[in-house]
Amino acid sequence: MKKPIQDLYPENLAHCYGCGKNNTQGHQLKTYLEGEETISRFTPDLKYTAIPGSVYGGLIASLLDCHGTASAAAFACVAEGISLEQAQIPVRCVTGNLNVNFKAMTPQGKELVIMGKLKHIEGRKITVEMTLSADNVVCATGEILAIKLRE
Ligand SMILES: CCCCCCCCCCCCCCCC(=O)SCCNC(=O)CCNC(=O)[C@H](O)C(C)(C)COP(=O)(O)OP(=O)(O)OC[C@H]1O[C@@H](n2cnc3c(N)ncnc32)[C@H](O)[C@@H]1OP(=O)(O)O
Repeated sequence: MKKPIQDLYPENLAHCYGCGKNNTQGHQLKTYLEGEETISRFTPDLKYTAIPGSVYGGLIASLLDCHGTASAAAFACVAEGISLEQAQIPVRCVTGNLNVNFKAMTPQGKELVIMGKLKHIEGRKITVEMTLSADNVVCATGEILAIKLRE
């Protein structure tokens, strides 16, 4: 079965609160490459409430952040011919810049679907465009500039 990108990170770089598999208290977001796009799914706990019934914006930014860095790692691997069908990838990206547009209230109690598309790669800089939707309604969009860490 296909592994999520985050499960391919080197063990010592897999403690991120949003997506690290080695952080048992974190969100453990999981992102998959599907064709030319990336996808993550996440259902927020009620504690991440903004106005009752809607999801707190900081969590939305966090989900876009971790979806973005994972997408950047996946797109960098594809561009460099590195297989994702292995135990570990030698690529890890961190956030340089993250821009979030909140388009509509994000409802509580729904599975959120986050999608990513590669915009461009320039050296170690990878730009990814993202959407976050609930019930097929786009609630937020984002763009991340992820930087591939030096080996
Ligand atoms: C985190 C530290 C690493 C330690 C190793 C452990 C990693 C453990 C994994 C963590 C996983 C978290 C994943 C979840 C997402 C987050 O939450 S990440 C946390 C938030 N982000 C950060 O803390 C990053 C802080 N920034 C940095 O550490 C350093 O600036 C960076 C991003 C590693 C880049 O430093 P560098 O490797 O020395 O590269 P540098 O030559 O400065 O920049 C490379 C290029 O990127 C551009 N660039 C760099 N930063 C920016 C920026 N902010 N805006 C625009 N352009 C930028 C430069 O202008 C340069 O462009 P070119 O000249 O090539 O055209």
